[in-house]
Amino acid sequence: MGSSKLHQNDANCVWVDGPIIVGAGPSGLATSACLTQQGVPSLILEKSDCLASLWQLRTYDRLKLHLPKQFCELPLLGFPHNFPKYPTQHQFISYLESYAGHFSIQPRFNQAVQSADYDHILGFWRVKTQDSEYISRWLITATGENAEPVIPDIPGINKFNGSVVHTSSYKSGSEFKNQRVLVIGCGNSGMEVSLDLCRYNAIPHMVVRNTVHVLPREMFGFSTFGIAMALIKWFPLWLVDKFLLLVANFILGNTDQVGLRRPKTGPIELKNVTGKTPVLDVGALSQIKSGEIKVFQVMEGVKEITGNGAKFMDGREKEIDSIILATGYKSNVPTWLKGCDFFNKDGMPKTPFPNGWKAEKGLYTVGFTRRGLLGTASDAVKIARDIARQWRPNDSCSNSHVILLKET
Ligand SMILES: Cc1cc2nc3c(=O)[nH]c(=O)nc-3n(C[C@H](O)[C@H](O)[C@H](O)COP(=O)(O)OP(=O)(O)OC[C@H]3O[C@@H](n4cnc5c(N)ncnc54)[C@H](O)[C@@H]3O)c2cc1C
Ligand SMILES: NC(=O)C1=CN([C@@H]2O[C@H](COP(=O)(O)OP(=O)(O)OC[C@H]3O[C@@H](n4cnc5c(N)ncnc54)[C@H](OP(=O)(O)O)[C@@H]3O)[C@@H](O)[C@H]2O)C=CC1
Ligand SMILES: O=C(O)C(=O)Cc1c[nH]c2ccccc12
Repeated sequence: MGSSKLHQNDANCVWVDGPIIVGAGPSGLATSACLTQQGVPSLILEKSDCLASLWQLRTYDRLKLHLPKQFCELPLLGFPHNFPKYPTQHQFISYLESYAGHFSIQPRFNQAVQSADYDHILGFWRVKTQDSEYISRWLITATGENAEPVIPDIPGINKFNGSVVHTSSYKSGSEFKNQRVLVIGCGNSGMEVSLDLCRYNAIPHMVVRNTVHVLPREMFGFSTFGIAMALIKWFPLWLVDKFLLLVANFILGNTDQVGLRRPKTGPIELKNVTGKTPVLDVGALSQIKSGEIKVFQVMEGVKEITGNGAKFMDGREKEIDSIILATGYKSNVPTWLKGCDFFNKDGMPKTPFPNGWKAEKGLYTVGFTRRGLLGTASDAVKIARDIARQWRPNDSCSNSHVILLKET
């Protein structure tokens, strides 16, 4: 059974046998499943009313995984064999639903964790949601690197007459037909949304304020990511990056010429060091080359938004109808995890991969490796093994704990 026994002494105070996991995304589900396999129950607290809320509520219709399926599987249960190489978001969600079903994982939905504190006197984590306080020896943060949208404070944006949406609220280009759309940001979201807009006859203008690596999703029929992972086992990172860039330039041409300058650091090294994901191109680049997607390469980006347009840092101006913020995401850990210096101010573990999964006093983190779902799988397995070593079911919960911790 995935679910933990709960001991509720009154409406507000719940003792949890086994760890409390915050977040029912892929990371929370994977960790709960691995714990179950080790015979350890757990409880997932999820703020929304469904699992994998990022995938169910905050992604656009056309989204597919951009890494091949074998790099996106959770531990213990793979994708169904009939899934394509790059599953759609709907297939990924259905996989996650059956994964949760298979391991009998039943998250407590509509439980937004507002604070988690370590009680030094009792040696337990006290986790508060709007309804209850949950108490356990172990706390696992699984709220994700993409918990909240990054909304830049651009002067004048509140006075803009058209619509302004972040990519997390964008579904499709159908609402933007024949509009001039300013897409701010050129990561995977900015590129894919711009491509989607083209398919609905909108006119995307993509703002590029920085350097960016664009790689083809595949090289000679093999996924670029898979090639990189295979080469890394044998060659130094700098050589793998050199190879990827050589082939990328051969396939895509010099992206500098269309306003997409490459960073000095190679794509995989940059991802590992800063977390900045290279764009894995699924067609946007050819739309850029043909002029369907217009690139505004401007150092420091947009200076100001007016009622019907944008002014750029280099003095240029452009009339536009709508704005899409493809400005990325951030962790929300600092807003709820209290009195803990394991995370930096951006809500990422200070200890780098592969050692960032374990903090102290029974605190763990899953899915903060900047290595996508592969990183999630690796963290989940390690956390479950570590907690299983400490788990003694017979003294998991004595009534005295419940009485001791009676809510004030
Ligand atoms: C558009 C997009 C596409 C991606 N595609 C890929 C891909 O192809 N391959 C890949 O490897 N990675 C991909 N990623 C990276 C992505 O982060 C992972 O795929 C995955 O979703 C991470 O899982 P997670 O469980 O760590 O975080 P999330 O999926 O973000 O799940 C976190 C959960 O925690 C909940 N939560 C947050 N705060 C609280 C709180 N205070 N209290 C309670 N619950 C809370 C959220 O509601 C959410 O359900 C993509 C990311 C995005 C944005
Ligand atoms: N198909 C798939 O699987 C997809 C996967 N993803 C994944 O989701 C994650 C998030 O991607 P994404 O949403 O693209 O976010 P990213 O963080 O990757 O990109 C954000 C972009 O916005 C720019 N930006 C941020 N603030 C401003 C500003 N004020 N003015 C101008 N530009 C700004 C950044 O520029 P700068 O570099 O200067 O900071 C960057 O180009 C990534 O891991 C990505 O791989 C996303 C979409 C599809
Ligand atoms: O899709 C993402 O956001 C990921 O983090 C997946 C990922 C992990 N490592 C990478 C290296 C290159 C491109 C994508 C990824």
